[in-house]
Amino acid sequence: MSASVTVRVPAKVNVQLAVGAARPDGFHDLANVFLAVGLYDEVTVTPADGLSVTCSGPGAAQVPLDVSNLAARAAAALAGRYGIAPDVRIHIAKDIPVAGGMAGGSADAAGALLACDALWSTGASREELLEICAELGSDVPFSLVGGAALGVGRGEQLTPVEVGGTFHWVFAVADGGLSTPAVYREFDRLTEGTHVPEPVVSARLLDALRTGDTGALAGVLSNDLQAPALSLRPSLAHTLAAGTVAGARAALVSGSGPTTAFLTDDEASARAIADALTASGTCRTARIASSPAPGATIQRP
Ligand SMILES: C[C@](O)(CO)[C@H](O)COP(=O)(O)OP(=O)(O)OC[C@H]1O[C@@H](n2ccc(N)nc2=O)[C@H](O)[C@@H]1O
Ligand SMILES: Nc1ncnc2c1ncn2[C@@H]1O[C@H](COP(=O)(O)OP(=O)(O)OP(=O)(O)O)[C@@H](O)[C@H]1O
Repeated sequence: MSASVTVRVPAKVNVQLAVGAARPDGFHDLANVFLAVGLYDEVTVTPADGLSVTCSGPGAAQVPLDVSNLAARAAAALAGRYGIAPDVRIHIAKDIPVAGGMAGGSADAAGALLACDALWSTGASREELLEICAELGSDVPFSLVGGAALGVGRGEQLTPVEVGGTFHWVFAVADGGLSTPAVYREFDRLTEGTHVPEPVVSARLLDALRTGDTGALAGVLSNDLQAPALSLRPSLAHTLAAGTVAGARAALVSGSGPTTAFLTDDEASARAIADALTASGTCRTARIASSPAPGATIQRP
């Protein structure tokens, strides 16, 4: 067996997140337009005695190191399918905000899956890997493929989306996380007794992505989880306002939050808006990143 394999995996922002009514299984049907952004975790797997996880970087203390870690679950799922002993040490070098609505855990799962697949030479097809990803979580298939994609069903059934340019973002990282199930439950509470329409992808949004038009994209960004995230964390309204005052073209909650995302004209304005957000005291830190970014990629030394 060979030495270590390292995989780099991006974070995501949802440029459209249309949420339908709760299904009998508790999940919600979505029209979920994912865009991978250039903030990355790196997952390294090394042959070892038994399965273990270590984590370094910002927020590492919040990441579980037991069998509940999504990267460990990914390794165990692949090993189980191929009758291999999951004897690897998994190290996660974290840079994606933890519990921030940017699919950090999902990224680690996709990274560990691809890394173990290479380490063990399973010969699994892309479809098989995507199937395992979908079993691990709704966001995990997108972390594997990256770029931009429409996710339907619970977000796991992907169709690639064309992107004709580069978009520049600022991400304001909040103190503490928000639980994804709690935000979906709050969506159910806020919409109780109302008609929740079937989620439908926006043709104008797909056009804006295809033409790489920042102004057009700014006008059509939408997130049905923004109201529930704000309901659970009202202070996020101050962060959204601070970024807007600083000149962002658009501001929205990223996925289930509490990270907030700001679309900007170019990298220079992204830097200026990140500085203004940090100085505003309405977030813990602000990061800049551009999109689209590639999906999980094996790093060659
Ligand atoms: C908010 C998003 O990040 C947007 O991309 C995703 O919808 C969440 O994806 P995820 O974190 O991979 O979520 P999963 O691990 O599949 O599910 C966690 C929990 O979120 C809720 N959930 C998730 C996806 C979905 N379509 N409907 C849901 O109601 C369910 O309560 C579920 O038990
Ligand atoms: N490898 C991992 N990295 C981070 N969190 C993990 C990991 N494995 C399990 N978790 C658990 O998952 C929770 C959510 O973490 P994560 O960073 O994936 O949130 P998120 O970005 O809000 O996810 P999403 O956008 O997919 O809803 C954490 O609080 C943690 O307990």
